[in-house]
Amino acid sequence: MDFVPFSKKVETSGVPFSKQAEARHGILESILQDPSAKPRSLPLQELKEVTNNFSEDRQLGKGGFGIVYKVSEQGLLANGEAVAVKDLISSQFQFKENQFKHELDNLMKVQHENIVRFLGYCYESSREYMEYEATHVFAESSKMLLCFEYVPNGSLDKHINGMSHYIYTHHNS
Ligand SMILES: Nc1ncnc2c1ncn2[C@@H]1O[C@H](COP(=O)(O)OP(=O)(O)OP(=O)(O)O)[C@@H](O)[C@H]1O
Repeated sequence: MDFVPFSKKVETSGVPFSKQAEARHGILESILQDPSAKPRSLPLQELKEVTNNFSEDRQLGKGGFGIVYKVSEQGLLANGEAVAVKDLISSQFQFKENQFKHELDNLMKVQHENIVRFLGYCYESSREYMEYEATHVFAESSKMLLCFEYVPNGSLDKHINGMSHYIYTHHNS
């Protein structure tokens, strides 16, 4: 029997294995599986799916700048790793594009084993044709989301005097 070498398998399908894993499990899971993966843009559709369309029963908590959701009760990965998705727009404080950019610049700079891993972001806009003052207009709405590894047992406040080695990242730094 002829064995196809690993590299040939990649070539024959034409799609690298990392991309195949992405197609099967989503980009978020492929980032989690690779500790050296850089934070990247995530499709809104994927984040909607994994948060059950940002449903209330997935909410972990609310901060001054948005609502945080937990991805999948079972954990996104088979080993139980999970993700926290922070929805910046849903808060009373409306993030502007340059504030989001500033936030991303900071998060991408700070990568350390003792800091909660920043996995990626989503910034998508859509337009809806709707009635406004006796006419119709295109109303634009944007979603700005940040994804972090999930930290069990709550936030830094609970750990500050404890033994946890996690440091909680704050987006308003
Ligand atoms: N990565 C995470 N893993 C687990 N839970 C999280 C994570 N990020 C946030 N949370 C939960 O969501 C809550 C809200 O978090 P968020 O960062 O929005 O606000 P905060 O910690 O109160 O501070 P601030 O509003 O000043 O940023 C936290 O109290 C925590 O319970």
